[in-house]
Amino acid sequence: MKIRLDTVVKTFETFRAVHGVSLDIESGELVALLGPSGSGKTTILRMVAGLEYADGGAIYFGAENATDIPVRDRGVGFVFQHYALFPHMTVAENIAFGMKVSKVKRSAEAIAARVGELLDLVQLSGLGERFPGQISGGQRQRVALARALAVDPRVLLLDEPFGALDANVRRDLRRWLRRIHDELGITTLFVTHDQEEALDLADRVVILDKGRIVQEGTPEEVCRNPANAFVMNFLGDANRLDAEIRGGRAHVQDAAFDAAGLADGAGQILFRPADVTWREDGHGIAARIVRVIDRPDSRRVLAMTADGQPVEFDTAPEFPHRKGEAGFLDIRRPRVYPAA
Ligand SMILES: Nc1ncnc2c1ncn2[C@@H]1O[C@H](COP(=O)(O)OP(=O)(O)OP(=O)(O)O)[C@@H](O)[C@H]1O
Repeated sequence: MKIRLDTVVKTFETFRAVHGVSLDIESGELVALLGPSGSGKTTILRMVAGLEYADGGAIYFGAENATDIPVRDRGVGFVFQHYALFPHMTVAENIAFGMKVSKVKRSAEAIAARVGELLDLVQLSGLGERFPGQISGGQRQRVALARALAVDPRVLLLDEPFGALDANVRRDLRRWLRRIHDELGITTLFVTHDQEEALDLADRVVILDKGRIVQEGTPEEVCRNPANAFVMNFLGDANRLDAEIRGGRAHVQDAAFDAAGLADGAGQILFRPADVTWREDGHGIAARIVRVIDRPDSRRVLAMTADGQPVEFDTAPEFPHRKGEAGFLDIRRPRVYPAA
């Protein structure tokens, strides 16, 4: 089922949470809505679900305007971070619940068979008779997904489904979710504020800031070509240095970087901590080491440029330089933007 948002607007009293968002989600695609807290992700998801009304624009399910489709007829499955399972029902009963209350009547045998299939799919066979209190948080979210899938949704909406779980469990679950998506091919919209999760899971990432889409693209596109400083910062650790743009070059001290197409004036360069080499031959931006932090597989170096701007970079664990030493920062893959 293809979903299309056409200049969707949502205002809560006087506060505009979503400003004219347009977005196509192709049939079978897994799209992540990624943005900081308050950027409007959940509001967009709730509008797609029909739990919230847009007060401008329209949402289409295929060719049909979804405004006219009541929530229960949208064929939408949800998993929310806090969408708790019914604690007094077993895992199997939780999964069966939607099928029992559905308009589509199924026999008890058909429901039991479907529950068995879903337990297999979410790799929880054998746990059907447990209660939610007797399984782990990660297992509970897998049950929540099985429950959402039980009624054969046309669209799956996931709002930070792994948000409450610890990092290792999250990583396992997102790999697992991606496998399930590849198997079932249900059009899926996934909300997260975790960039790694979005990049790991999604076919396409839609980055939101203050109720607007600031960039959308494949993980490769948004990582390799961030549209602005906000996206560059949001997607990962980034250093930022003031620069002056003159004649298509961005100047920082004696170093200059390509800034083709940008107007002369105040600018900024952003770059990742992995894209810096420490040199002693005068090539790059003059700096001094302030601190060296050891990590299991690398060293993080905190430096200060000669004009007092902080820079952090990553080196091999064997990096021999120490606090107080002077040298030069040789920067690869800098992104140049106009000053904010
Ligand atoms: N029912 C409501 N009434 C008033 N304001 C609301 C309501 N729901 C959301 N908002 C506001 O709309 C903005 C967007 O909220 P939303 O929950 O969509 O953001 P989000 O990106 O999902 O954030 P988070 O990651 O924190 O869940 C926020 O500023 C929020 O305070």
